[in-house]
Amino acid sequence: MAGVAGRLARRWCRSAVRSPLQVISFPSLQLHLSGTAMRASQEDFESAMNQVKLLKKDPGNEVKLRLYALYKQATEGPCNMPKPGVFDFINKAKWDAWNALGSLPKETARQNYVDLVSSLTSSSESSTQVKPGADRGQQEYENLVVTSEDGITKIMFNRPTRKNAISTQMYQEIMLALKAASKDDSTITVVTGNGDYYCSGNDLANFTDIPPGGVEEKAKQSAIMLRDFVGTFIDFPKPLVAVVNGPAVGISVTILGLFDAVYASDRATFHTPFSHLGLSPEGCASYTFPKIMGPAKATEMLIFGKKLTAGEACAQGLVTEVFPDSTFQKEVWTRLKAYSKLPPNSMRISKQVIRNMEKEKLHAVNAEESSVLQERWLSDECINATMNFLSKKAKL
Ligand SMILES: CCCC/C=C/CC(=O)SCCNC(=O)CCNC(=O)[C@H](O)C(C)(C)COP(=O)(O)OP(=O)(O)OC[C@H]1O[C@@H](n2cnc3c(N)ncnc32)[C@H](O)[C@@H]1OP(=O)(O)O
Repeated sequence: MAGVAGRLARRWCRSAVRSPLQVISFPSLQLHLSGTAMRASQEDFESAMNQVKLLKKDPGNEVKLRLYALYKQATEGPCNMPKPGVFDFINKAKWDAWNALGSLPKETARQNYVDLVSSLTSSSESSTQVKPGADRGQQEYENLVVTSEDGITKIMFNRPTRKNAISTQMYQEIMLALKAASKDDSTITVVTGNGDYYCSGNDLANFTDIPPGGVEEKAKQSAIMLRDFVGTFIDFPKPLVAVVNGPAVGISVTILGLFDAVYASDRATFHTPFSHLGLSPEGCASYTFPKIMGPAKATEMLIFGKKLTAGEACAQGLVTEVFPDSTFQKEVWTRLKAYSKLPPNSMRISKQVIRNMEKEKLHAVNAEESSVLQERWLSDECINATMNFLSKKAKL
């Protein structure tokens, strides 16, 4: 950047580094809300404003802008100020943040402000284990550990004794966790696994829980769940990163084509043994894999069930980068923490631009793959392979 704009930008950056808390000052704590129905919420709001002043750690300008915007929306409603000039960087940033809230109701803004402050106060002590049951009226996760820290929400598969196989309940929990992450204040969402495996794919015992409508009904319900599950990845609005800590199988591999980056330990392998199981591809892999690696390589994986090493998966474009297992966690998290400090709106918008052209196609592919699988699950090939695994006669 050159000339006046460059000088102004450099000055703004210098002052932001020198005294970040002064760059975006907080509005007055005086509130003029009225009515007894609002009282409890107003008290929470006032208490949250006091907690902001007591924060030990500077939350950074992005968060302060969000707090500013939510405060203004909660107290004054939609943005009512004239747009500042292009070189009035600070007021323009504040105006942009407030204006971006559109017609968000005052009550919602107040609640979001309270939630944001509460996440800041708990994360200033340590990383926060997000318990949806506590603040969103949903059940707690039984098969996931979800934490939020340093602008990153981490969703960790947590069934290590089953190699993180995805049970029916776990599909639902992953969808809930992704929906919550899409709305929280993190900038990046990470999916990873606990234990030696990343994930061993669909829990083959899922098909033993047959409803009163019989196996046809089970296949129908499973196809609907699969379509919703994959749809959540297609629509996920923020950068989504897989940290593949060990072997990955089946659906945990196919959905990698819908992630924005995939970092893998050199211990990881990538295996989609669909033909061995009498199945066919899902997770949009029938479309994304040939695009990523070319049709011939996709055939080897999706039809012949060739297992790839991390290095091979990287050479074929499915994996972004491979790290030695001994330094994997340290190197990946250092990098992700640096990325999480990039401007979140810009990252979201870039993702939208990249994804939007494809969205319609991806949803169509997802619907088709789910409907083909609905038939496959009823086939002898699939039923025999599943029975063999469950009766301990066969593994991959
Ligand atoms: C509704 C939507 C459906 C979407 C469809 C998706 C398709 C797919 O995902 S296809 C891929 C399905 N996955 C598999 O076929 C993997 C099956 N598992 C194995 O072959 C092996 O367990 C392994 C190679 C992953 C690991 O072998 P290893 O010897 O190291 O460990 P194990 O002793 O076998 O495993 C420990 C324990 O975990 C159970 N388990 C592992 N994976 C699964 C699974 N996918 N489903 C159910 N259970 C699994 C395994 O049976 C062991 O249990 P026990 O300790 O009780 O013996």
